[in-house]
Amino acid sequence: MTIEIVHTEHGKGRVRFLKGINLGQVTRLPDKHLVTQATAQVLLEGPDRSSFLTGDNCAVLPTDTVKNTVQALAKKHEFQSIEELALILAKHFVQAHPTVIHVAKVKLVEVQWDRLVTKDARGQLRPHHHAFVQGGTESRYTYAIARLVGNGKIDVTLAGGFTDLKVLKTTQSAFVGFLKDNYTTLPEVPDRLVSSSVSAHWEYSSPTATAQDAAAVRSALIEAFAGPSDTGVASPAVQYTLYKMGEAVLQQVPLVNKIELYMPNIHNLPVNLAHFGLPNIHPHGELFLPTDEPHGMIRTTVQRSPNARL
Ligand SMILES: O=c1[nH]c(=O)c2[nH]c(=O)[nH]c2[nH]1
Repeated sequence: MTIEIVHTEHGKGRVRFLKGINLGQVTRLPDKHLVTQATAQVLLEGPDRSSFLTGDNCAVLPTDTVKNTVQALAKKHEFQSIEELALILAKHFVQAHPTVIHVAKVKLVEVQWDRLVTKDARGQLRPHHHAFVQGGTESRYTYAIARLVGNGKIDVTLAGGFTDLKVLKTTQSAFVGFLKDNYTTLPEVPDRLVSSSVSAHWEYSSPTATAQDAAAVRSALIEAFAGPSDTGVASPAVQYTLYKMGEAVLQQVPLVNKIELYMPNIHNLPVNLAHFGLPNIHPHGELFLPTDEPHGMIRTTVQRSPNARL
């Protein structure tokens, strides 16, 4: 029997850091304090697999060094976004050890600290100088890959995404006309609540993409989900809405080539209160049991056709 290695990688996960800029007492430094908190995962790949095959570690950059490098470069470099730092880190590992590291994959997951808006000493509402509150359940990330492609040239790609963006619509959602068989009990529902915890992962056509592009993707997704603020937009199924959300991103954010979307259908089941003389029947019912176990799973990946113009 012959055995071959198909893939190897090693690195460090859950490397947490918080970088503060302009820190110092209010009296000494009037500039607002800035914070970026993120968790890094770095995975390295190279041609020399002797540590896996023979135990010779001469081509292994210790995972402890990987952790130290993340911390040192986050301290040394001025970066405006996790995108910028991920690119700096990915390029660094390949540039520093081109003979043993051919691919560096860096994922940075941001912990969102929103600046508090409070009254100042004169009673005016203002963004706070140095106090923050943590954002919701959503976590946004960026993923940079640096790859040695020969002659010392490095190819860099950038992707973005988020997980667990919780959304809810209380009407303009239906699910009718579906395929039925002997096991179907679901009634046709012309008007229902729809709720999800959306995850998205997208690829940029250029590593010049910024945090503003990521924000534009998020806005396009949310606007397509919700529709105009007064009328909303009809959803005949999560499937259709998910496609429309992906389409909106490709139409509105030129640097995005391809996007994968996942929307679990978190059911809100009308509670049966007939026993108490309280009719609570869809669509006029008002009390629901939100439940994610089990939940529907709906995914789609959409991309610009190869011959489409940007
Ligand atoms: O939007 C929906 N899509 C489905 O595929 C589905 N299946 C289901 O039971 N409810 C729903 N809702």
